[in-house]
Parts: sequence; C-alpha cells; structure tokens
Amino acid sequence: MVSPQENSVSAIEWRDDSLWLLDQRLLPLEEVWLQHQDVDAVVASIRDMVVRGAPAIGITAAYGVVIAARNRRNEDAYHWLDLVQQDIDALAASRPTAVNLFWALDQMRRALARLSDDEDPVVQLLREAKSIHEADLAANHTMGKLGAGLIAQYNMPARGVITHCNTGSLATGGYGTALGVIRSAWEQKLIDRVFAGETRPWWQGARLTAWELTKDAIPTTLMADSVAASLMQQGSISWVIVGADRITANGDVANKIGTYSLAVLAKHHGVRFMVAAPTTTFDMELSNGRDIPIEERGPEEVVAVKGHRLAPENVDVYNPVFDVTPAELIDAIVTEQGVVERPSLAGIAQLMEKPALH
Ligand SMILES: CSC[C@H]1O[C@H](OP(=O)(O)O)[C@H](O)[C@@H]1O
Repeated sequence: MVSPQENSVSAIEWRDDSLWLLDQRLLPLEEVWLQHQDVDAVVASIRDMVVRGAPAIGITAAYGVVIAARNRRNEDAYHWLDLVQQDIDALAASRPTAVNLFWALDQMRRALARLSDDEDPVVQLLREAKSIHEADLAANHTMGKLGAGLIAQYNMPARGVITHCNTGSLATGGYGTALGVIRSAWEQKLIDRVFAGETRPWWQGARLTAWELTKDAIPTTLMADSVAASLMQQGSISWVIVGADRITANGDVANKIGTYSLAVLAKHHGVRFMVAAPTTTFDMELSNGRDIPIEERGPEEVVAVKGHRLAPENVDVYNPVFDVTPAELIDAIVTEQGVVERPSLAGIAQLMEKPALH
C-alpha cells in the first residue's frame, strides 16, 4: 500500500507548454485530462468546475496568466500588457467566492510589474505560477502536521471525524487542506475512520473525497449530508474538519454550503470544529463574513442528477454553493503559519504577521 504522503494525486499539471486539468466533473468513473492552450478555455474550466477547490482555482488561474502572456505576445506585442490585464480580469470573473483566485492573480500582476528585460517574460511568469503551485503543496504538508498535532493534543475519546466537500489533492496543489490533516492524522494513528458527507448538490464528497480516501486506503464511510447530526449524537465523532474558500480578518469562514450547519451541530454535541486553510485563503480586507460574495449556481445542479431530472419543471430553485460559519463556532483554524484557536481579530492579525513556517 502506498502511504498517503506519496499517493498525492494532482489535478493540475503544466506539461508540453500547456495547462492540463483532470476533469473533476467526470470523477470517479472517468479520469480524463483536458489540455488548455488559451485563456478562454481556462476561464471556462474554472467556471464550469472542471477544476475546483479554492487553492486549485488560484493555481489554475496563475497558469492561465502564463498562457495569456504567451498568446498575447504573438498577437500584438505593442498592446501586450493591456491585453494580458484584460485576460487577468476575465480569469477573476470566473468564480466569486474563493479568495485564493484573486490572491493568485494579484501575485501574477506583481510578477508582471517586476519583469526583467534579460529573460523571456513567459519564462519568468511560468516560474511564478510554478512557485505558487509548489508553495501550496508545501503549505498543505505543514498544515497536515499542525492539524494532526492538534488532534493529538486534545486526544478526544471518539476516533471518528467528519469532513465535508472535497479538500484534498483535487482541490489544491496536492495532499489537501482538511484532507491533508486527515491524511497526517491517519498516518499517526490518531483517527480510525473518516465520515464523508456526500455534499449535495455537486457531490464533491461522494465523488471526489471518497475517491481520494479510498485510493489512500483510509477507512471511509460515505453518508448523506443529513446523517451528520445523528452521527454526532451517537458520540462517535471527535472532530469536524473542513476547508475554506475565504476567511475574514475576524475568523468568519466561507466554505461549501452545509459547513455552517455542521458547525452548529458540532457546538451542540461537544464535537470540535477545525478549519484547515493556507494563508492565501485569508481576506484581511473584510472585517467579518457578512460581505463575502456567495456564489449561486444554476438550478440544473439541484433538479437533476447526472442529467436525470428529479424535480418538476415549474419548481423554483435556490442554489447557494457556499455559506459563512461565524468564528465563534470554530475551535481552531489551522494554517501553514500556525494554528489559531478560538479565532479572533487579534489572533488572526498575529498569525498573519508571522513569517512562513515552511
Ligand atoms: C481546499 S479548499 C476546497 C473548498 O472548495 C470547495 O468548493 P468548490 O468545490 O465549489 O470549489 C469547498 O468549499 C471546499 O471546502
């Protein structure tokens, strides 16, 4: 059996001067890689969730800027920078909630601003995109260790954990955020079983987390999202461990729809609630979660399953795909720069001022 540390699937690859994305809409039944050589295709793949997951979206957009720089240079060298900026704006418009997207694009804008004349600009930008990718993978391994350390520290009697959506290699640069903590905790024999919510309506849990964890041979039970309450009531769960798409300066967390209800249930049942996210997920411009843009997606995701319609034609549909968990329901936020317990403005400000641990 390959240990989880080595068996880190990647969903994003730069190969043959192209961006390749594993089409997560087809997993786990089909593993299809799509080649991307123009920015419109990258924008469409983020928007249509070929690739998804906050850090993965940012990494993908960074490679999208590399593609833009190369294509625009061949098209119109004189207006090159303006055209690339237009492409960056198109990438920024692909999905609204995950702040990693905007962080990565800002990093690429900074790289554009400091380009030197003595090297091909595309080579310089590709180096920046690859460093964003590699730093995310390193951050996930650091978070895995820190999160597992927290589980060891509290040494809760129950040995089961609940996770929601997909926060693994498919959602990041590799290894995962919440799934990185789970991989590390499993390696250290701190947990016995993972209970993965199916995560309606896009099924990230049933299709992606179940795929990743079974490939790692980590004992995993798939459940309908609504099972979580009675599972916690049975006393077999010590932690709920989730990822994040945007964390505000006071510790409010935007994450996949259903996260907030898990946090309320955890508080009621004495289950500890951990959020694992790199510092690229923090939006220090927002003092709280009230102003986080919450993406709403189309009704087709709710009324049908794999194209098979279940609901009547004339029903109205409400499909917000994220919710906001207030900081007071969160026991710990684990980042690559350290852990903030009982997150607050002061604790997060102190964390964000630290140099990177890895
Ligand atoms: C490691 S962050 C993953 C994060 O992104 C997911 O959203 P989506 O699948 O819509 O991109 C979900 O919120 C996860 O927690």
